[in-house]
Amino acid sequence: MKIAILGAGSLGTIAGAYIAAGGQDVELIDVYQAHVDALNQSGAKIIGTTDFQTKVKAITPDNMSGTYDLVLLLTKQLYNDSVLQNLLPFLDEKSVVLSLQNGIPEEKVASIVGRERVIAGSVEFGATFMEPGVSKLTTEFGHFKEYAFQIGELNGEITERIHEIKTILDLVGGTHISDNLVGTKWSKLLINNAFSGLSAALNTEFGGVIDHEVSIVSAAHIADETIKVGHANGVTFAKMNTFDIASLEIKSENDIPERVQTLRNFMEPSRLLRASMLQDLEKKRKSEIDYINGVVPRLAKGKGIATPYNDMVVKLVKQAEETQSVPNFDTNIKFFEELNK
Ligand SMILES: NC(=O)C1=CN([C@@H]2O[C@H](COP(=O)(O)OP(=O)(O)OC[C@H]3O[C@@H](n4cnc5c(N)ncnc54)[C@H](OP(=O)(O)O)[C@@H]3O)[C@@H](O)[C@H]2O)C=CC1
Ligand SMILES: CC(C)(CO)C(=O)C(=O)O
Repeated sequence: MKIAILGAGSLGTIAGAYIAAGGQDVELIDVYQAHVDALNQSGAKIIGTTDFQTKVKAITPDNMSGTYDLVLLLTKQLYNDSVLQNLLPFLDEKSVVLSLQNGIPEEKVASIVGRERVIAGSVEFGATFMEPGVSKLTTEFGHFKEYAFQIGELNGEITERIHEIKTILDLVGGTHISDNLVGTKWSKLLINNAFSGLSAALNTEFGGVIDHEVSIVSAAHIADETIKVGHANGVTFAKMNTFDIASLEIKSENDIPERVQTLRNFMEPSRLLRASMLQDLEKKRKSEIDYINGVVPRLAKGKGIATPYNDMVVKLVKQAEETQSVPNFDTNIKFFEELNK
């Protein structure tokens, strides 16, 4: 099987390294020439909660050739139109494109490469790009080896190709098959909205969101808005590991202290994570905010659901994008303090 990692950045370097070390025929494809050169010269190096280095083959997109049987889509959603159009000549009728981006990009991906080629998944570990050839794993290693991915067919069917692709992703970390892919993507979206959104809007690791009373209460509201909008759009949220994430819905003000405590317990092992959106702001780049927190207000339209917390995250992250600066925690926490009153 010929495999492509399309977008070998923070996550793609890690996925590519372990798949290559597992003896698979895999190409790491990235536009960053210095990174591609470093990968070919010294191999892919993974630091952070592990220390691992392995030989890989890396190329830039202009050197793609032949056809790929499996493509792991790990570029940012912002570039899907051009990235996927460029990929089309390298797909045949049996090729599979595995969408692993945060958010819910699957309909868009399917509209370009064809629905029958698309499967999808959620990534349940964190990674930070360090320098050419080097990526940092930020999730505790044992957790990563147990819960790295959930993958599934768009319609939830458990097919042979899903089992086959699971064995490849298992080389990276624990891979689980979902029979409710839409619910899986929304459950990950909820965590991204609450923690990656606030991590970016407040310029802090997830631990910073957990520790401050205002931000953790805001995270509980962001989760609640996401659940209400998801339900209004027919989504059944999938369990995360064994946790029923839809139970975070706030039915009355009295629920808030319990929801806050539940979120604190659930997210404690992830306290070192830094949102990939924050990494984008640090690089003075546009982030995926429109495809993460931005999904909630967009899908709330016409449903009579207010989304002030997600709106605030979108506003603050966009402000940082426009001014090419990183947010200031002390300044931005005050906006959430106002919402909590
Ligand atoms: N990092 C994380 O912890 C997590 C990220 N995700 C999701 O995974 C996806 C990837 O995120 P992440 O790895 O952080 O992103 P990165 O920005 O670190 O990696 C994306 C890579 O794709 C490269 N690239 C850009 N355009 C192209 C192109 N046309 N062809 C090939 N490569 C290209 C980028 O190069 P350049 O930088 O030079 O543009 C970059 O190296 C996102 O959707 C994100 O939401 C999900 C879970 C966790
Ligand atoms: C939550 C996290 C860090 C890892 O799963 C992520 O998805 C992101 O911030 O992009």
